[in-house]
Amino acid sequence: MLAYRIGYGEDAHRLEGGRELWLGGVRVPDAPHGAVAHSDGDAVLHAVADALLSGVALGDIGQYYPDTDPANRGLDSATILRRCLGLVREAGFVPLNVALVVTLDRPKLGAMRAVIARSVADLLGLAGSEVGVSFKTSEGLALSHVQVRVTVLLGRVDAVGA
Ligand SMILES: Nc1ccn([C@@H]2O[C@H](COP(=O)(O)O)[C@@H](O)[C@H]2O)c(=O)n1
Ligand SMILES: C[C@@]1(CO)OP(=O)(O)OP(=O)(O)OC[C@H]1O
Repeated sequence: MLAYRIGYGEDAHRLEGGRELWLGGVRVPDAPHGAVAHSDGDAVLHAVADALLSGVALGDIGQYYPDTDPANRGLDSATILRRCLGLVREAGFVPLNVALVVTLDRPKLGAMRAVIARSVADLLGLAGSEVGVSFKTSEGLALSHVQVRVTVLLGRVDAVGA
């Protein structure tokens, strides 16, 4: 059986004024808009959770948290991520490092890179240096839109000794 797996996840949300913007478990202060979503709309945590699930071929978060279920309204996305991490561990794997890219035109997020990396790392039991965070604009092509893409490397527990 392979000792390593790669997982990949994506998420996108429309942005609207008067809403909070959450990315990686961190609220972005003074954001001009936030995600329209059933949950808290944290596109980073959704994409990380989907990346974890994909690495062990366990589907996607919509299967575990359908957006048609009123019980999931306003859901804290950290809850979603913790459950997905548990499923990955039950499958015998742990995350080793994460690379994520947030595409968002505004606000600028460079000053938040370390705090977002730390927050995601804490949720996954990783060091901050094991979570790479990149920011891109859409060059004005998608002003009211946030997009996140994530890759994760998973290691089999009995092979990596985690
Ligand atoms: N919300 C964002 C988007 C981008 N950045 C930083 O801006 C630089 C240029 O981005 P391009 O998409 O024009 O290549 C880059 O260094 C990003 O880190 C940002 O801070 N916040
Ligand atoms: C998280 C869930 C469920 O609350 O809803 P949203 O917050 O709308 O997020 P999305 O990434 O579109 O899909 C997953 C959903 O099942």
